Amino acid sequence: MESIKEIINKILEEKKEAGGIKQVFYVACGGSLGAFYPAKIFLETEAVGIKTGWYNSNEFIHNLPKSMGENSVLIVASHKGNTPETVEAARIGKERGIPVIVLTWIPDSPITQYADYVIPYTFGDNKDIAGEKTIKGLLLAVEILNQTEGYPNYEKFMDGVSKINQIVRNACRLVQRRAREFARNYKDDKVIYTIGSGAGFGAAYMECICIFMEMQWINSNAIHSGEYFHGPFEITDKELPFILQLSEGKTRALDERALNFLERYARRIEVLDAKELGLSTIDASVVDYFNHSLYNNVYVVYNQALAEARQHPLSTRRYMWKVNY
Ligand SMILES: N[C@@H]1[C@@H](O)[C@H](O)[C@@H](COP(=O)(O)O)O[C@@H]1O
Repeated sequence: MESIKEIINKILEEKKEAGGIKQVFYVACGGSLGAFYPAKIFLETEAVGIKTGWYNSNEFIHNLPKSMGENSVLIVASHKGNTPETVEAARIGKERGIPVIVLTWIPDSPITQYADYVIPYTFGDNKDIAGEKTIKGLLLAVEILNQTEGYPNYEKFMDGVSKINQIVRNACRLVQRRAREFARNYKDDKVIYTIGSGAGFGAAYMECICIFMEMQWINSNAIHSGEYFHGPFEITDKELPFILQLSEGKTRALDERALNFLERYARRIEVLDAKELGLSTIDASVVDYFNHSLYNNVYVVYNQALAEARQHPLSTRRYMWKVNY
């Protein structure tokens, strides 16, 4: 199987005459879409001449971006490979002759019929964090940038990839007791908010929609740390619970501002501090892009404890995959 580096090299060779890669579209639903958030932020931040799109699959198919054409690459993800709108997005890409890269857990699932390249990833207990969907999505972005405009921090990024698995393992051990305490204190709450910023915001989004709402039926909203002061902070009081991601990197200042306010007016705040959780061993020039992997996996420890305390297994659904929608 070709490496991500080889896949991008091949696509660029094919597009040489046409002018290379100028647009990258990340398309998926729910958790799979959230996993692409760091890649979107990476390209938006680091690339000068590459346009990035980050779309829910159904929005993509109903409102196709006009820039999608001979200089585009379509990257889709579907864990089970059968979410109809994501399969349709891949089909449209294929029909238009755009290179379609598919990330899926099931190699012979329906979506792969429209794939030019299929990229597997690690998943489940004891997975290698560096092989997860999030990092694969990021590596696609890193390779595209490096092989087009060049990426001066390429080696530092790869060093981060080599460190992330151990960092996450240590962090998960560190939060085990806190997670049990969190579960005890918050098990009867009807609403829990998540707050975050930067490339790690995708993890706050996933925790909100996939865990609290989908798997625990707890009301939630993922609040951007910068946006918190432009509406959401009005609901702050001593009773409402917040999980705040104090990220490492350029947007930490936004998270600190939210935390300062919360410490004045709220009482029930669970802080996930990426610095304390060990992310700072990754070089400052690339550390932003690893917040998501850290948070997304540390949340797993919290989620298991919460599901147990609430006696509401994470597999419980009333509509998803059960009724027509
Ligand atoms: N929690 C998510 C859901 O939000 C989402 O609907 C689904 C998409 O599925 P897939 O990635 O298989 O396309 O994945 C997970 O279960």
